[in-house]
Amino acid sequence: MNAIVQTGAAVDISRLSKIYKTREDEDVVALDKIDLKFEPGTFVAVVGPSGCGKSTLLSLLAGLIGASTGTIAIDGEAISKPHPKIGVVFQSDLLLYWRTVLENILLPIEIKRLDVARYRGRAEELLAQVGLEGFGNKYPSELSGGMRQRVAICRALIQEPGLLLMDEPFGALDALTREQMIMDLQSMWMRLGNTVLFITHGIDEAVFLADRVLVMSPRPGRVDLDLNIDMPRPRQWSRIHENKDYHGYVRKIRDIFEAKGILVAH
Ligand SMILES: Nc1ncnc2c1ncn2[C@@H]1O[C@H](COP(=O)(O)OP(=O)(O)OP(=O)(O)O)[C@@H](O)[C@H]1O
Repeated sequence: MNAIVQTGAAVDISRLSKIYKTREDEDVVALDKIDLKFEPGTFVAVVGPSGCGKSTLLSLLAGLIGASTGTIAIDGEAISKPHPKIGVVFQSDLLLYWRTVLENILLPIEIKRLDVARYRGRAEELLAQVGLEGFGNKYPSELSGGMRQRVAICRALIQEPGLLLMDEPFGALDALTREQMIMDLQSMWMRLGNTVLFITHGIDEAVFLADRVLVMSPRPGRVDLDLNIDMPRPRQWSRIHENKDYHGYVRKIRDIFEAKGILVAH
Protein backbone atom coordinates (compact mmCIF):
# COMPACT_ATOMS: atom_id res chain seq x y z
CA MET A 1 0.00 0.00 0.00
CA ASN A 2 1.03 3.61 -0.48
CA ALA A 3 3.53 2.59 -3.11
CA ILE A 4 3.00 5.81 -5.02
CA VAL A 5 5.81 8.29 -4.64
CA GLN A 6 6.01 11.26 -6.97
CA THR A 7 9.05 13.40 -7.56
CA GLY A 8 8.64 17.09 -6.95
CA ALA A 9 9.45 19.40 -9.85
CA ALA A 10 11.74 22.41 -9.71
CA VAL A 11 9.96 25.61 -10.80
CA ASP A 12 11.73 28.65 -12.16
CA ILE A 13 9.70 31.78 -12.89
CA SER A 14 11.58 34.66 -14.41
CA ARG A 15 10.41 38.24 -15.07
CA LEU A 16 6.87 36.96 -15.53
CA SER A 17 4.22 39.55 -16.44
CA LYS A 18 0.64 39.26 -17.58
CA ILE A 19 -1.18 42.21 -19.08
CA TYR A 20 -4.84 41.73 -20.02
CA LYS A 21 -6.67 44.01 -22.46
CA THR A 22 -10.10 45.14 -21.37
CA ARG A 23 -12.95 45.49 -23.86
CA GLU A 24 -12.25 49.24 -23.78
CA ASP A 25 -8.70 48.41 -24.92
CA GLU A 26 -7.15 49.41 -21.59
CA ASP A 27 -4.22 47.47 -20.15
CA VAL A 28 -4.71 45.60 -16.86
CA VAL A 29 -1.36 44.63 -15.38
CA ALA A 30 -2.30 41.50 -13.44
CA LEU A 31 1.28 40.38 -12.76
CA ASP A 32 4.34 42.56 -12.91
CA LYS A 33 7.78 41.01 -13.52
CA ILE A 34 7.67 38.24 -10.96
CA ASP A 35 10.78 36.19 -10.19
CA LEU A 36 10.35 33.01 -8.15
CA LYS A 37 12.09 29.66 -7.69
CA PHE A 38 10.51 26.68 -5.97
CA GLU A 39 12.74 23.83 -4.79
CA PRO A 40 11.43 20.34 -5.68
CA GLY A 41 8.91 19.10 -3.13
CA THR A 42 8.19 22.48 -1.56
CA PHE A 43 4.65 23.37 -0.47
CA VAL A 44 4.10 27.00 -1.45
CA ALA A 45 0.93 28.89 -0.50
CA VAL A 46 -0.13 32.17 -2.10
CA VAL A 47 -2.37 34.65 -0.29
CA GLY A 48 -3.48 38.07 -1.39
CA PRO A 49 -6.51 40.29 -1.84
CA SER A 50 -9.10 39.61 -4.49
CA GLY A 51 -7.84 40.62 -7.92
CA CYS A 52 -4.11 40.61 -7.07
CA GLY A 53 -3.33 38.03 -9.75
CA LYS A 54 -3.28 34.72 -7.85
CA SER A 55 -5.41 32.84 -10.38
CA THR A 56 -3.48 34.47 -13.21
CA LEU A 57 -0.24 33.09 -11.77
CA LEU A 58 -1.80 29.63 -11.52
CA SER A 59 -3.22 29.75 -15.05
CA LEU A 60 0.20 30.75 -16.42
CA LEU A 61 1.89 27.89 -14.56
CA ALA A 62 -0.79 25.48 -15.79
CA GLY A 63 -0.08 26.61 -19.35
CA LEU A 64 -3.73 27.66 -19.76
CA ILE A 65 -2.84 31.24 -20.75
CA GLY A 66 0.28 32.76 -22.27
CA ALA A 67 2.63 35.21 -20.53
CA SER A 68 3.01 38.80 -21.78
CA THR A 69 6.69 38.74 -20.86
CA GLY A 70 9.01 36.38 -19.01
CA THR A 71 9.35 32.62 -18.75
CA ILE A 72 8.28 29.62 -16.69
CA ALA A 73 10.38 26.47 -16.55
CA ILE A 74 9.44 23.19 -14.88
CA ASP A 75 12.52 21.00 -14.35
CA GLY A 76 14.25 23.22 -16.89
CA GLU A 77 11.57 22.78 -19.56
CA ALA A 78 9.75 25.91 -20.77
CA ILE A 79 5.98 25.81 -20.19
CA SER A 80 3.55 27.45 -22.60
CA LYS A 81 0.73 24.88 -22.70
CA PRO A 82 -0.72 22.19 -20.38
CA HIS A 83 1.89 19.59 -19.51
CA PRO A 84 1.61 16.11 -17.92
CA LYS A 85 4.08 17.21 -15.23
CA ILE A 86 1.45 19.66 -13.99
CA GLY A 87 -1.83 18.73 -12.26
CA VAL A 88 -4.53 21.28 -11.45
CA VAL A 89 -7.35 21.35 -8.87
CA PHE A 90 -9.90 24.17 -8.92
CA GLN A 91 -12.43 25.36 -6.34
CA SER A 92 -15.16 23.57 -8.25
CA ASP A 93 -14.47 19.84 -8.71
CA LEU A 94 -15.47 19.92 -12.43
CA LEU A 95 -16.35 16.20 -12.40
CA LEU A 96 -18.45 14.85 -15.26
CA TYR A 97 -21.71 13.64 -13.68
CA TRP A 98 -22.33 10.91 -16.26
CA ARG A 99 -18.99 9.21 -15.59
CA THR A 100 -18.14 7.10 -12.55
CA VAL A 101 -15.47 8.17 -10.08
CA LEU A 102 -12.87 5.92 -11.76
CA GLU A 103 -13.84 7.12 -15.22
CA ASN A 104 -13.46 10.72 -14.06
CA ILE A 105 -10.00 10.06 -12.63
CA LEU A 106 -8.96 8.31 -15.85
CA LEU A 107 -10.31 11.06 -18.11
CA PRO A 108 -6.92 12.79 -18.68
CA ILE A 109 -5.48 9.40 -19.68
CA GLU A 110 -8.30 8.80 -22.16
CA ILE A 111 -7.96 12.30 -23.63
CA LYS A 112 -4.25 11.71 -24.23
CA ARG A 113 -5.05 8.27 -25.70
CA LEU A 114 -2.77 6.54 -23.21
CA ASP A 115 -3.39 2.98 -22.08
CA VAL A 116 -6.32 3.31 -19.63
CA ALA A 117 -5.93 -0.27 -18.34
CA ARG A 118 -2.38 0.51 -17.27
CA TYR A 119 -3.54 3.44 -15.12
CA ARG A 120 -6.57 1.78 -13.53
CA GLY A 121 -4.63 0.25 -10.64
CA ARG A 122 -2.97 3.55 -9.97
CA ALA A 123 -6.35 5.34 -9.92
CA GLU A 124 -7.61 2.81 -7.36
CA GLU A 125 -4.47 3.28 -5.28
CA LEU A 126 -4.95 7.06 -5.32
CA LEU A 127 -8.59 6.64 -4.26
CA ALA A 128 -7.45 4.53 -1.32
CA GLN A 129 -4.92 7.22 -0.39
CA VAL A 130 -7.66 9.84 -0.12
CA GLY A 131 -9.90 7.52 1.91
CA LEU A 132 -12.26 6.54 -0.93
CA GLU A 133 -11.37 2.90 -1.37
CA GLY A 134 -14.24 1.08 -3.07
CA PHE A 135 -15.90 4.26 -4.39
CA GLY A 136 -14.62 3.84 -7.96
CA ASN A 137 -17.96 2.76 -9.41
CA LYS A 138 -20.05 5.48 -7.74
CA TYR A 139 -21.24 8.56 -9.61
CA PRO A 140 -20.36 12.12 -8.48
CA SER A 141 -24.00 12.72 -7.46
CA GLU A 142 -23.64 9.94 -4.87
CA LEU A 143 -20.74 11.73 -3.13
CA SER A 144 -20.47 14.68 -0.72
CA GLY A 145 -18.69 17.91 -1.75
CA GLY A 146 -15.55 16.89 0.15
CA MET A 147 -15.52 13.44 -1.46
CA ARG A 148 -15.93 14.96 -4.93
CA GLN A 149 -13.01 17.28 -4.28
CA ARG A 150 -10.92 14.26 -3.22
CA VAL A 151 -11.76 12.65 -6.58
CA ALA A 152 -10.69 15.87 -8.35
CA ILE A 153 -7.36 15.66 -6.50
CA CYS A 154 -6.92 12.03 -7.66
CA ARG A 155 -7.64 13.10 -11.24
CA ALA A 156 -4.96 15.80 -10.96
CA LEU A 157 -2.48 13.23 -9.60
CA ILE A 158 -3.13 10.41 -12.09
CA GLN A 159 -0.21 11.36 -14.35
CA GLU A 160 2.19 11.75 -11.42
CA PRO A 161 2.65 15.49 -11.84
CA GLY A 162 5.78 16.94 -10.28
CA LEU A 163 3.83 20.16 -9.74
CA LEU A 164 0.33 20.24 -8.26
CA LEU A 165 -1.53 23.54 -8.66
CA MET A 166 -4.50 24.15 -6.37
CA ASP A 167 -6.76 27.21 -6.76
CA GLU A 168 -8.76 27.65 -3.54
CA PRO A 169 -9.54 23.91 -3.52
CA PHE A 170 -11.42 24.01 -0.20
CA GLY A 171 -13.15 27.36 -0.70
CA ALA A 172 -16.57 25.86 -1.37
CA LEU A 173 -16.53 23.33 1.49
CA ASP A 174 -18.13 23.61 4.92
CA ALA A 175 -15.79 24.37 7.85
CA LEU A 176 -15.55 20.81 9.21
CA THR A 177 -14.94 19.22 5.82
CA ARG A 178 -12.36 21.90 5.06
CA GLU A 179 -10.50 21.11 8.28
CA GLN A 180 -10.38 17.41 7.43
CA MET A 181 -9.28 18.13 3.86
CA ILE A 182 -6.45 20.37 5.09
CA MET A 183 -5.16 17.61 7.37
CA ASP A 184 -5.53 14.97 4.65
CA LEU A 185 -3.78 17.12 2.06
CA GLN A 186 -0.83 17.52 4.41
CA SER A 187 -0.59 13.72 4.91
CA MET A 188 -0.93 13.03 1.21
CA TRP A 189 1.69 15.60 0.26
CA MET A 190 4.09 14.26 2.92
CA ARG A 191 3.76 10.82 1.30
CA LEU A 192 3.88 11.91 -2.34
CA GLY A 193 6.42 14.74 -2.28
CA ASN A 194 5.11 16.85 -5.20
CA THR A 195 5.87 20.52 -5.41
CA VAL A 196 2.58 22.30 -4.58
CA LEU A 197 1.34 25.80 -5.35
CA PHE A 198 -1.74 26.35 -3.20
CA ILE A 199 -3.84 29.49 -3.67
CA THR A 200 -6.10 30.53 -0.83
CA HIS A 201 -7.84 33.44 0.86
CA GLY A 202 -7.26 31.73 4.23
CA ILE A 203 -4.17 32.96 6.07
CA ASP A 204 -4.73 30.16 8.60
CA GLU A 205 -4.64 27.32 6.05
CA ALA A 206 -1.72 28.92 4.17
CA VAL A 207 0.48 29.07 7.29
CA PHE A 208 -0.67 25.64 8.47
CA LEU A 209 0.08 23.85 5.21
CA ALA A 210 3.00 25.66 3.63
CA ASP A 211 6.79 25.62 3.78
CA ARG A 212 6.64 29.04 2.20
CA VAL A 213 3.87 31.65 2.03
CA LEU A 214 3.93 34.26 -0.73
CA VAL A 215 1.90 37.36 0.11
CA MET A 216 0.83 39.23 -3.01
CA SER A 217 0.12 42.93 -3.27
CA PRO A 218 -2.95 44.47 -4.91
CA ARG A 219 -2.61 45.19 -8.61
CA PRO A 220 -0.17 45.21 -10.23
CA GLY A 221 0.46 41.83 -8.62
CA ARG A 222 3.86 41.47 -7.05
CA VAL A 223 5.19 39.39 -4.18
CA ASP A 224 5.24 41.63 -1.08
CA LEU A 225 6.48 39.02 1.36
CA ASP A 226 8.12 35.62 0.91
CA LEU A 227 7.81 33.96 4.31
CA ASN A 228 9.47 30.65 5.26
CA ILE A 229 7.29 28.66 7.64
CA ASP A 230 9.51 26.67 9.91
CA MET A 231 7.24 24.40 11.98
CA PRO A 232 7.70 20.63 12.39
CA ARG A 233 5.39 18.18 10.58
CA PRO A 234 2.97 16.60 10.73
CA ARG A 235 1.19 19.71 12.00
CA GLN A 236 -2.03 19.23 13.97
CA TRP A 237 -4.87 21.60 13.00
CA SER A 238 -6.55 21.18 16.40
CA ARG A 239 -3.33 22.13 18.25
CA ILE A 240 -1.89 24.74 15.91
CA HIS A 241 -3.34 27.59 17.97
CA GLU A 242 -1.11 26.54 20.86
CA ASN A 243 1.96 27.19 18.68
CA LYS A 244 3.59 30.62 19.23
CA ASP A 245 5.44 30.49 15.90
CA TYR A 246 2.13 29.95 14.09
CA HIS A 247 0.73 33.15 15.60
CA GLY A 248 3.90 35.05 14.70
CA TYR A 249 3.61 34.03 11.03
CA VAL A 250 -0.10 34.88 10.88
CA ARG A 251 0.63 38.26 12.51
CA LYS A 252 3.30 39.09 9.92
CA ILE A 253 0.87 38.45 7.06
CA ARG A 254 -1.97 40.35 8.76
CA ASP A 255 0.39 43.30 9.38
CA ILE A 256 0.98 43.59 5.64
CA PHE A 257 -2.76 43.46 4.85
CA GLU A 258 -3.49 46.05 7.55
CA ALA A 259 -0.68 48.36 6.39
CA LYS A 260 -2.16 48.27 2.88
CA GLY A 261 -5.72 48.82 4.10
CA ILE A 262 -6.81 45.39 2.86
CA LEU A 263 -7.75 44.43 6.42
CA VAL A 264 -8.95 47.28 8.64
CA ALA A 265 -8.70 46.85 12.43
CA HIS A 266 -11.58 48.36 14.47
N1 LIG B 1 -9.51 37.79 -19.06
C1 LIG B 1 -9.31 38.95 -18.40
N2 LIG B 1 -9.46 40.14 -19.02
C2 LIG B 1 -9.24 41.31 -18.38
N3 LIG B 1 -8.84 41.38 -17.09
C3 LIG B 1 -8.68 40.23 -16.42
C4 LIG B 1 -8.92 38.96 -17.02
N4 LIG B 1 -8.68 37.98 -16.10
C5 LIG B 1 -8.32 38.63 -14.97
N5 LIG B 1 -8.31 39.97 -15.15
C6 LIG B 1 -7.95 40.99 -14.17
O1 LIG B 1 -6.64 40.70 -13.70
C7 LIG B 1 -6.55 40.92 -12.31
C8 LIG B 1 -6.09 39.66 -11.61
O2 LIG B 1 -7.12 38.68 -11.70
P1 LIG B 1 -7.01 37.24 -10.99
O3 LIG B 1 -8.25 36.50 -11.29
O4 LIG B 1 -5.71 36.62 -11.33
O5 LIG B 1 -6.98 37.68 -9.44
P2 LIG B 1 -7.14 36.79 -8.11
O6 LIG B 1 -6.10 37.29 -7.16
O7 LIG B 1 -7.09 35.35 -8.45
O8 LIG B 1 -8.59 37.20 -7.60
P3 LIG B 1 -9.63 36.38 -6.69
O9 LIG B 1 -8.96 36.18 -5.37
O10 LIG B 1 -10.81 37.29 -6.60
O11 LIG B 1 -9.94 35.09 -7.40
C9 LIG B 1 -7.92 41.40 -11.85
O12 LIG B 1 -7.91 42.80 -11.77
C10 LIG B 1 -8.86 40.93 -12.94
O13 LIG B 1 -9.95 41.81 -13.09
